[in-house]
Amino acid sequence: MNTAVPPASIPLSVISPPLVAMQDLWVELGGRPILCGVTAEIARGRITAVIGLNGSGKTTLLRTLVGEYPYRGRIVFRCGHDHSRPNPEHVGYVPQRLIVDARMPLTVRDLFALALSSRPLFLGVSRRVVQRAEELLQRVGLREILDRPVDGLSGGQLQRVLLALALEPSPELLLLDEPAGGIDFKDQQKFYELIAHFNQETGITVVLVSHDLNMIRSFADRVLCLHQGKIIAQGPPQELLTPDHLARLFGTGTLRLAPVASS
Ligand SMILES: Nc1ncnc2c1ncn2[C@@H]1O[C@H](COP(=O)(O)OP(=O)(O)OP(=O)(O)O)[C@@H](O)[C@H]1O
Repeated sequence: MNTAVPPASIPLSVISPPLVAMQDLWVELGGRPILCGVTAEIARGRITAVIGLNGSGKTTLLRTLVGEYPYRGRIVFRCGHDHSRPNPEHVGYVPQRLIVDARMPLTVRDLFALALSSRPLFLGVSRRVVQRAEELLQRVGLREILDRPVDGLSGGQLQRVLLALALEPSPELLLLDEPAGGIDFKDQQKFYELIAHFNQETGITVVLVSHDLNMIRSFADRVLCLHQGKIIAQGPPQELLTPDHLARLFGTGTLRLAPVASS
């Protein structure tokens, strides 16, 4: 969590150019427009939360940033010296969930081998991969789980393994799609604390999709509100995440976001 948030009246882009700028972004899936003219900025070094009702296009937005969907419009990605389209090398992505076929005896070691090396699994996992996997797991607070079956991990452990995988090779932008969706409150809190720690320690830019307004209020610097494929508001959580404002943005009867805790 970044505490030094500039006043809302000063655009973030004046202080430092955004890491990602989306201009009039259109994405069609199955012949239907899903993102409709999205114009938004992702502030460098900050944690940005994307909120919206089910089906509003949040996952589509993240997958477009990761380069998975074709789009019309512009995405300017100002990473390092390269001002260009998103490059998978610079973007880490943690999906909502990993579906593991219980009939396939996949271990955490295998998962890292598949992700970090082009060598077929039947040739065994190289020492280099094992060492890198251990370093990455250490960063997310997991030790000695390399030989555990992926299918037997708790939801919280699995999300941290996916986070460790997304940290290779040192992305500048980390995209998290409801990263704590299926895990209990304690693990959720720990997961968000870990993200905030990475953000502070390395300055990594984070974009996370979440329905948990309390976590967003605690950990995010900026919020993008998506509704029916359009950005309808963006700004600091303190301004946007009031019950009145949310009701105005999304319409009272249709609001399905978790309630905001009274402070
Ligand atoms: N591959 C696809 N082909 C066709 N339509 C799709 C595809 N992926 C998503 N959609 C549709 O796009 C719309 C937005 O989906 P998306 O998953 O981006 O929403 P979301 O805001 O992430 O929803 P949720 O909060 O439920 O995860 C939905 O109507 C969905 O059915």
